[in-house]
Amino acid sequence: KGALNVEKIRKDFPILKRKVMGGKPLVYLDNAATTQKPLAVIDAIHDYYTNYNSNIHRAVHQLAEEATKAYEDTRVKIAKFINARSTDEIIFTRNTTEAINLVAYSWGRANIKKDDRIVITEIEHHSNIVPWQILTQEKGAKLEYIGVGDDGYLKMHEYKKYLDSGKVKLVSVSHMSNVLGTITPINEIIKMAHEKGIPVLVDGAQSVPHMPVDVQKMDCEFMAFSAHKMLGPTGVGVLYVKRELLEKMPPFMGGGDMIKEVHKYETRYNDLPYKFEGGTPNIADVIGFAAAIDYLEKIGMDRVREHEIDITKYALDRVAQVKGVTIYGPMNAIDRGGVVSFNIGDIHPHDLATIMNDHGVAIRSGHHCAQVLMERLDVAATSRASFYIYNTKEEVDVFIEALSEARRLFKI
Ligand SMILES: Cc1ncc(COP(=O)(O)O)c(CNc2co[nH]c2=O)c1O
Repeated sequence: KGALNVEKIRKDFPILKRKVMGGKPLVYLDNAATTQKPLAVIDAIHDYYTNYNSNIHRAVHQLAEEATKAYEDTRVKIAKFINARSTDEIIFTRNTTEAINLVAYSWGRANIKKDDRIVITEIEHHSNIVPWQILTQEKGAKLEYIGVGDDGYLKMHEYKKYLDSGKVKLVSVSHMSNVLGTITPINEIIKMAHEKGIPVLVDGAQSVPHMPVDVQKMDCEFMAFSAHKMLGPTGVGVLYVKRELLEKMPPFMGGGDMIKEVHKYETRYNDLPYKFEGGTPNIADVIGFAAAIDYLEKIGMDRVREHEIDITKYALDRVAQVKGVTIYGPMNAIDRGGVVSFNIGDIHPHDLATIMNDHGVAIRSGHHCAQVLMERLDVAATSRASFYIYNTKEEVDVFIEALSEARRLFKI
C-alpha cells in the first residue's frame, strides 16, 4: 500500500487548518493526551442526532432499531479490529480508566485475597496504579512494581522474581508507556504469567491506536483502551475480557439494561456483554467511534506504525541535537511509540510548553499522570511531544525551531 499520504489525511481534519497565537499554523503534538477527529467522525455523530437519535435495545420503533443497529455495529467493528473471538467479549466503558476499574471492582474483588500479589510496573499511568492500590489496601494484598532501567526498558529479572514467589494473582501492565514511549515485551510478560496460571491485563491505551493489536495472538485475559486516543470521541472506552473469565465476573454497575428480571430481593442479569453495560450508554459517541475504526482500517495499522516509526526517528534525531536536552525512553524508534518526553537544562516544562505554544506548537508538560515514573526519573515533570497519522516532518522542524528559541531565551 506504500507510505501514508499525510497531506491527503490532513485534509480530513478540519481543526488542522486552525491558526493559533495570532495567526500561526497549529502544530498539534499532544496526541498521547487525545487525538484530533476526522470529519467522518464528526459527521457520524451529527447524523445520529439529526436523523435517528433514540435510546437503544428496548423500544420497537424504527429510530430505536436504527440506533441499536449502529451501536452494535461498532461492537462488531471493535471485535474485528483487535481480533477478539466474540462481540460478547467487548464491553463499552467511558474510557480506559473505567475499563481498568471495572476489572478491579468485579474480577479483583472476587479473586484477590489477603497476602496476594498484583504486579504492575513503574511506568504505569495512574489509572493502572490507583485502582490496584484501592483493591490491595481493601484486601490486605500487596502491589509489586517491575522497575524500569535508565534506558527505558523494564527490568524483567524483577518480574521473574515476583512470579517465583507463587503469590502473584494478577499482572497488569501498559503495552506502551505514555511518557517513555517504551513498547513493553508484552508477549513475554504474558507467556511468563501464563506458565504460572496468572491472568494479565494489558493497558492498551497507547498501543491500540498506534500499532496492530491482536488479543488472541497476545492471549491476554483483559485489555483496556479509549476511543479518544484513536480518532474517536471522548467518553467511550473498551474493555476486552476473555469470555471464560467474563462469564464468572459479578456485575460492576447495577441498573437498567444489565438485567433480565428484577424482583424485590433478587435479579437475573442480562447476557454478555450487556450484563456489564448498565444504564443509557454514550450512544452517539459509540457510533462516532465506528467511523474512527473505519478510518484507521482504511489506512491499515501497519502503515500507521510505519509512519510513526519514521517520524519518531526523525524527531529523536533532531531533539537529540538540541544542546542541553535530556530525552527519556529508548533511543531506538523501533522499541518505542511516537511519544518523546524530554527536558532542556533546568527550564521548567510548563515554561517550555508556554514558549512552544507561542510558536503554535501544542505539546504536553507535567507528570502525565505517571508520578511513580517521575519519582523514578527523579524529575517533577517533563515536556512531551507525541505524534499521530497527520503529523509531518515539517511540523517536527517547527517544533525544533521553537525548542532552539526556548534554549536561546533561557540561555541554556
Ligand atoms: C497508558 C495510559 N493508560 C491509561 C490512560 C487513561 O486513559 P483515559 O481513561 O482515556 O483518560 C492513558 C491516558 N493518557 C493521557 C491522558 O492525557 N495525557 C495522557 O498521557 C494512558 O496514556
